[in-house]
Amino acid sequence: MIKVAPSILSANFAHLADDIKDVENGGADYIHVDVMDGHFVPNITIGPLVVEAIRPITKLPLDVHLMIENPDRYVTQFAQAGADIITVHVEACTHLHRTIHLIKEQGVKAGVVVNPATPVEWIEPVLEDIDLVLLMTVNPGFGGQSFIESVLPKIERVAHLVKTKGLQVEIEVDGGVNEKTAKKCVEAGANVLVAGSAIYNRKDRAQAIKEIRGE
Ligand SMILES: O=C(CO)[C@H](O)[C@H](O)COP(=O)(O)O
Ligand SMILES: [Co+2]
Repeated sequence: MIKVAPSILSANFAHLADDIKDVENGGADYIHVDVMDGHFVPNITIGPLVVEAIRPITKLPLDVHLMIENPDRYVTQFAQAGADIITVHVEACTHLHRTIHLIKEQGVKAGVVVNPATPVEWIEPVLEDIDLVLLMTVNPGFGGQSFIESVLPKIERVAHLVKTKGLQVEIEVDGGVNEKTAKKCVEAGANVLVAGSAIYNRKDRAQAIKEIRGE
């Protein structure tokens, strides 16, 4: 089953509750929350306060993508704020195994994110420990960028590893996902599609979600 995770980075922050309900009613599976610190990535976005504020307004799992340095410092705060999935960048974690277990100790699903120029071999040693792999298909930091095609073989590689090891690990993609690039990601083995601008820049979000899911 293909899941769609609208990224609220492209929502109207003055009407965030309405924009979240709109995609929930439109068939979204997760709400993707992009947390940026101005250090790991050049942009600054939102923190645990916003996660706490949106928690009661949706039943959907909150998929919190931490684009921050030293994520260990903030994992507990995001979990307590209501995150259901917390993903950390492999490039930001000196002790990745420890960070993953810190997330799981909070009762939250743990995922690891891989930038376009980072080899997927970096996450192979922890594949058995995680619930989700997130492959970036843009360089993180901003919404509305173009899909990087060279990530497709990396999706295939992760899908192959997950299958051969017999794991229940979700494979998520994030960045430049629209109905055309979504199809390529699914063919390569992805099952969770994050999309910000391709959903929120459309009037009919339900239709956008359907098209991305390939329906
Ligand atoms: O993590 C992200 C950027 O770092 C966002 O989730 C992503 O860019 C979504 O936006 P779009 O679908 O418009 O590319
Ligand atoms: Co993201």
